[in-house]
Amino acid sequence: MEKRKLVLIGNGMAGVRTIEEILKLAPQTFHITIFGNEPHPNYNRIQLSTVLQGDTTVDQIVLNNWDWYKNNGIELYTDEEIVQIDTENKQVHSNKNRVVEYDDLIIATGSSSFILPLPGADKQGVVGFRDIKDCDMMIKTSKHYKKAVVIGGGLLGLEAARGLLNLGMKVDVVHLTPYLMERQLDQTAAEMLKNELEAQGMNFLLEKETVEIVGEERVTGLRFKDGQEIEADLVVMAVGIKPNVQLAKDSNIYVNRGIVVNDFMETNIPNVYAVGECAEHREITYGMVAPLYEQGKVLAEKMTGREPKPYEGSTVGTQLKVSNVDLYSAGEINDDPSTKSIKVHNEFEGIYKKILIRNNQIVGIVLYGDTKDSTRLFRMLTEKEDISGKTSSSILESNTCGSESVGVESMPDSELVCGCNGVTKGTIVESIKTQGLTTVEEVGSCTNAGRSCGRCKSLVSDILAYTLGDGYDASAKKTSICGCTTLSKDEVVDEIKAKGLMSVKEVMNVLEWKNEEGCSKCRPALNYYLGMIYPEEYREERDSRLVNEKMHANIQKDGTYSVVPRMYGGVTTAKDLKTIAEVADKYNVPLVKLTGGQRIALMGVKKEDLIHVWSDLDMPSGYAYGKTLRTVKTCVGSQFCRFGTQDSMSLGIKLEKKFERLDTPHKFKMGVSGCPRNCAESGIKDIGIVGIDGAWEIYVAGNGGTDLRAGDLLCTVKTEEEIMDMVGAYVQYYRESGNYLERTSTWVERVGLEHVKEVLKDKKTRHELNERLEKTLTRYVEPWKEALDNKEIQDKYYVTHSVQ
Ligand SMILES: Cc1cc2nc3c(=O)[nH]c(=O)nc-3n(C[C@H](O)[C@H](O)[C@H](O)COP(=O)(O)OP(=O)(O)OC[C@H]3O[C@@H](n4cnc5c(N)ncnc54)[C@H](O)[C@@H]3O)c2cc1C
Ligand SMILES: NC(=O)c1ccc[n+]([C@@H]2O[C@H](COP(=O)([O-])OP(=O)(O)OC[C@H]3O[C@@H](n4cnc5c(N)ncnc54)[C@H](O)[C@@H]3O)[C@@H](O)[C@H]2O)c1
Ligand code: SF4
Ligand code: FES
Repeated sequence: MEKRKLVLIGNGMAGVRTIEEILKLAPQTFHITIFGNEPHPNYNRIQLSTVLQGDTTVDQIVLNNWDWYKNNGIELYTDEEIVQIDTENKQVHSNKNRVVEYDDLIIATGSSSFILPLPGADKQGVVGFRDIKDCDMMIKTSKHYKKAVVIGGGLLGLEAARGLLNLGMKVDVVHLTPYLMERQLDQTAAEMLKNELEAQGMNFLLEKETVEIVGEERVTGLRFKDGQEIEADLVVMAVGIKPNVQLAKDSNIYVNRGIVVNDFMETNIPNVYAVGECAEHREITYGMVAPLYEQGKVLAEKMTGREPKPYEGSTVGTQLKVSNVDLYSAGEINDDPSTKSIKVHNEFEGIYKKILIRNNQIVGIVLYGDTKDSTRLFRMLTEKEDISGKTSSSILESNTCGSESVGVESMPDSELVCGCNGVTKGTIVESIKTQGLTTVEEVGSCTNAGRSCGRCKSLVSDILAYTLGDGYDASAKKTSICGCTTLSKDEVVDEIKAKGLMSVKEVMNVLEWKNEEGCSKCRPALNYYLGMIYPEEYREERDSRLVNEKMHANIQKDGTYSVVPRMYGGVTTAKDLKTIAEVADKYNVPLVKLTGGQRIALMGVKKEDLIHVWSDLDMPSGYAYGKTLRTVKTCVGSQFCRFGTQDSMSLGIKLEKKFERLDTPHKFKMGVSGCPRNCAESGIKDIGIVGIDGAWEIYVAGNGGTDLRAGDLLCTVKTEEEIMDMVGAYVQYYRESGNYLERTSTWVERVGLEHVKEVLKDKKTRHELNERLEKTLTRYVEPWKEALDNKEIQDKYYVTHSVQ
């Protein structure tokens, strides 16, 4: 069958996404021709802000490279503009006199920056912010001039202003209304934003109407309606956009503000469609990618003969891509007599949350300073969830207690993870499982999540970790420690040492992290490396830890926690058992479980009971949640067993007491058996010790979990002192050379058993390793004792905040 001729005008984000969708559904149906008047392949326009801010390069923001067009048999004409559409003869004409016929035509010409029609607006040094050319112009200007003025304190203006500051310019932002981003924020949030941006170096001129751009050939300043004048070497207009519709209008296609389309993106002319910012649907033109991609999906289904659900319009959530600014807004912004609101304004921590409610449904969200609940609230808003039975605090906060990594375990499958691309948690989990995906990049290629503004990448990483469990090795596929940097673990550690970097934030700033806040992969990793490098000086950054470690409790499937007190060597007493039983009774603990590590777990403890449970138990934490020593499993050994030649219990207890709480790259487990019958399963432990006649064998790198592996014999020693010396040196060497989240089994396979033996054979090296280990061990305190004595910790992690 002959292919239908499909022409796309506009090689931008919405148009090319539509083509991708068409190719997924029916790769053989169309012969595709694309015209784009920019000289580039399709790139991520959203990331121009990060290019200007210096966090990425133009090459890195290409979405579909030249090969993609070739491989899909697409005829691409870049730097070539369509100047006429002949709808009678079904042809398009380009400015290079090319004429191409079509059966189907998609118009996706996007928008242009709205340039205020002011006297002087055509002077040199006046620019919009829309494409690579504008971005290049600003970067070049910053090399010769110092004073920039941005007109417009909206999303685009503020992102541009941040970029210009990064380029070393002095920046004034001129805004028409009394507060910034008035379309997305209320006054309180806008003022918090202004304070933060002023602290970053921006200067704001509010309620100022520009009437003239002054200068000769080149701009030298601005004049306002009130007569004030300010200097400017560069003026960036960021006062909104206007859809590119002239071409359609000249071709008798019905145009209002945008090209008018129905619910299937059809214009008034048969076989002519429009998507993206140039399209007007139910009197709305959109300026964010999420709705445009939804439109593209419907159009692709329509054009390939499916029966799509009609596109009925979108609710959009916005965020600002400026470092240190965490804001989110969706739906309605301002209260009115028909709405009720929940507001929390924590001035101390710089957090503001406002939820607008009408008829028991959320209709508006404004969050500043803490946006971790934005996806959940957005789902409630879009699904029009009935919230009548809920309390204000349960609406405002999920049960993750201050975790910036959001409790992915408690997210429902229907929750949107990637707002730009409309990808839910369920879709991501399913793709990871069915397609065998193991990296954020692979999830992006498969589901599109993370391919636009990139904000959701850390959440995607959390979902990978949650879905793959211990099988998720963030460092396996890439050498860089995460997507926030191109540096490998070794490079980061070297830089920390060479430059004397002392905090997670400092590492990210000095080593120029792409995402200045880092992500859930690098934050805990950096916290670990810093603690390992500076055993005495480093001040633990608890909020950088993974959620279970931060809470010192393991969150369960249903949002409750498990409590596992330490039982050294698996040995307990009648008194301790009684205490545990009383606590289980008192707090209605639904399940008491004997664990595989020879201790007792209280399962199903409510967050608000945690502190009381630990207080009543008065026992050390078993760290059943930590990247640290979990348990030392022991057999009864020579104290009771008639086969036992060695006292495994007392050695196990000594080892557990020595290494408990120590931070390690991943969890590690030990076993001590009193004879080669090996009842403590020492052969599948990270460190397994087996008594033989008159000596002990030390096995390493065993694993009884996902990657079943029998331990290798490291050495045979005679005394307990030798065991402590060897095991201490081994653990410290693993701490220093292991990658964060690398189990000992993988580490030994990577570095080689012979290498480890070689290192540990030297007495002096062992001594030095043990010295560094001892320094580290002195810094740990019992976490629940600390929490019980510290009201600040209790309030921050274990008490739900009150609502105004
Ligand atoms: C700096 C910046 C930051 C942004 N940040 C975000 C964000 O964080 N989140 C978000 O959701 N959105 C953001 N946006 C908006 C987002 O980039 C747009 O919504 C999206 O690019 C629109 O896609 P489109 O395909 O409709 O238009 P475009 O991407 O503009 O593509 C249209 C293309 O058509 C070309 N064209 C026009 N007329 C013709 C013609 N006659 N012949 C040939 N080619 C033609 C244009 O040159 C252009 O290349 C941002 C935009 C900018 C500029
Ligand atoms: N993070 C993001 O999501 C993001 C980032 C950049 C751009 N964008 C999109 O790009 C498009 C353009 O963004 P934008 O910020 O230009 O549009 P906008 O319409 O959101 O904001 C323009 C701002 O300029 C102000 N303004 C208008 N006339 C003015 C004047 N004469 N003087 C001073 N201020 C004036 C308005 O009050 C308004 O706040 C939008 O569709 C936006 O959604 C989104
Ligand atoms: S390993 Fe040996 S000493 Fe320990 S319980 Fe088993 S038989 Fe007894
Ligand atoms: S939220 Fe923007 S790419 Fe996922």
